[in-house]
Amino acid sequence: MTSQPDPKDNLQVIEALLEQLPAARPQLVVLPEACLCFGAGDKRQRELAELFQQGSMQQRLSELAAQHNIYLLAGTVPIIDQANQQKFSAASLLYGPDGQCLARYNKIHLFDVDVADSTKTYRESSWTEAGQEVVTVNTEFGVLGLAVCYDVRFAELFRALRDAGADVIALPSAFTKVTGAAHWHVLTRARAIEQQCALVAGAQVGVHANGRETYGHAVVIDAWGKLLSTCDGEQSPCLSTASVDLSKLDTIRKNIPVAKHFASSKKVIHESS
Ligand SMILES: O=C(O)CNC(=O)[C@H](CS)NC(=O)CCC(=O)C(=O)O
Repeated sequence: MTSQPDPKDNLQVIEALLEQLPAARPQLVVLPEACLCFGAGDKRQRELAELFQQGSMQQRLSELAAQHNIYLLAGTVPIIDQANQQKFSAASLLYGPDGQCLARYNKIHLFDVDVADSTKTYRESSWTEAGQEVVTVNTEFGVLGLAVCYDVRFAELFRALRDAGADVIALPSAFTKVTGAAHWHVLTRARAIEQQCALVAGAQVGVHANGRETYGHAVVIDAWGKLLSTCDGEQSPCLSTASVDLSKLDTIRKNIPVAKHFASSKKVIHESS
């Protein structure tokens, strides 16, 4: 998606995309990071921010999941907590086929990074409260682990998701065009291979209202690291769909038992003074 500042416009795009879904169920749909509001500045996002389980954006997402009988992962919705009125969480929300909100993950690693693009300095922590909890959730198709965008650079988080039982990882993203071109495909495939989990990433693409440029290339990757489907990074909006055979997980994990080997290995860190 090339999300715009107004949630109404983005919801229209999402509604049209959902009309094109394949028939298979159960089905997981992973929207991009900041799918409902992008490029509007942090003040606008703060205005739009809703209390968890209250508000019209969350209501509409819940209705769409139920209407289409899908698991709908809404990549980061700004969620404000009663106790902290200054900053909002970049919350990934999972709705089940009955419209119930099944999980909330607050983005842990915030993008306080300098990039050689026209935006130059990104300081996500100045408006976002960092999450602290590793979140997994049971679904009909297996255990889903949640991560967001910049989190993909932290292999340790993905190790923790696998330890918590994850079979599939959802990664709503808005990678910059510059860092995406250099790192996106390698990072997403590496995380899937390392943890032997399927990975589904939604992505923002194109030029947004504030001039920011994002990389796109939404991907579906299986637990062997095979790229099953991607958008080409040109077209927007674009649906990248694949059917993932999760019965292969057991064989992959049995044949190359990395999680077991990691747990049983002796690791000593030598410090020389
Ligand atoms: O701010 C918003 O409205 C939505 N959020 C984002 O666009 C976030 C934080 S600025 N972007 C990333 O995490 C890019 C990561 C990235 O590009 C990398 O790791 O290289």
